[in-house]
Amino acid sequence: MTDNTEHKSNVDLTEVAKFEALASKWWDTESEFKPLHDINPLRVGYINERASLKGKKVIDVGCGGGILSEAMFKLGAQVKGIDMGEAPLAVAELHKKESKLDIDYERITAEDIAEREAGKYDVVTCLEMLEHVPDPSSVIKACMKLAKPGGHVFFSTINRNPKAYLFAIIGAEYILNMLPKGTHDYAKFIQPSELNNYARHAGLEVQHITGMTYNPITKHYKLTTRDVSVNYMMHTQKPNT
Ligand SMILES: C[S@@+](CC[C@H](N)C(=O)[O-])C[C@H]1O[C@@H](n2cnc3c(N)ncnc32)[C@H](O)[C@@H]1O
Repeated sequence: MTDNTEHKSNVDLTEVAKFEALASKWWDTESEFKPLHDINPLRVGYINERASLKGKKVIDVGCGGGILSEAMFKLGAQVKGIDMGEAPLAVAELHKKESKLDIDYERITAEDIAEREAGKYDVVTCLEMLEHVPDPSSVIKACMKLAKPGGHVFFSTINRNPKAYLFAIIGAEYILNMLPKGTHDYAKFIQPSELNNYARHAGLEVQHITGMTYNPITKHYKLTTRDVSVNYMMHTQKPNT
């Protein structure tokens, strides 16, 4: 069996390649990236409500083509985006230039930049990325390291249970064709209790968790604390001391 993991840097090259192949469509709101565009106002609203982005120094870990990075910049944050995909970053660079936005993108892992820029960020975001890396706990530790004392750290991922398998893989990839087949690997989904443990183990305090639900009839997403059974977001904070 081929091992596509860059062990030292916690990168699964097969996962990164999936996003490289689709990168040119990143800003096409009717493409495979439609779900990310559709959920973006909800997630940036959640982050802004809880961490008040204006004037904050933010790092977006696994930023891809920059959908979240740009939205946070537009709310007044000073944003750096990092990713290991070359093509998604090239798209992010192009799009930021077209939109005349001052965002700094870099191809580097969370772990490596945490060595260089520890304690520099008011807000760290790591959305829809943990389920694509070999060791999510290592990324979570790096996110904690990047945050200033009292800094906010946000994660989002997909729960692991039969309903999540049905909605996120069978529904989204095979029935509704919202995502390419093979986008997600069920085994890499993360239960909220596991994310909670990883965060606490890294030294982060869990502040809040919310589900993000999709109604296939109305085709609308909404945030709800009552249902974290498929997609969910977690707000954590680095202690002040
Ligand atoms: C589903 S996309 C999410 C993009 C963005 N966070 C968003 O939610 O709009 C996942 C991204 O994670 C990136 N990625 C995967 N493994 C990575 C790693 N080890 N380090 C940095 N980025 C990684 C991929 O290249 C891809 O751009």
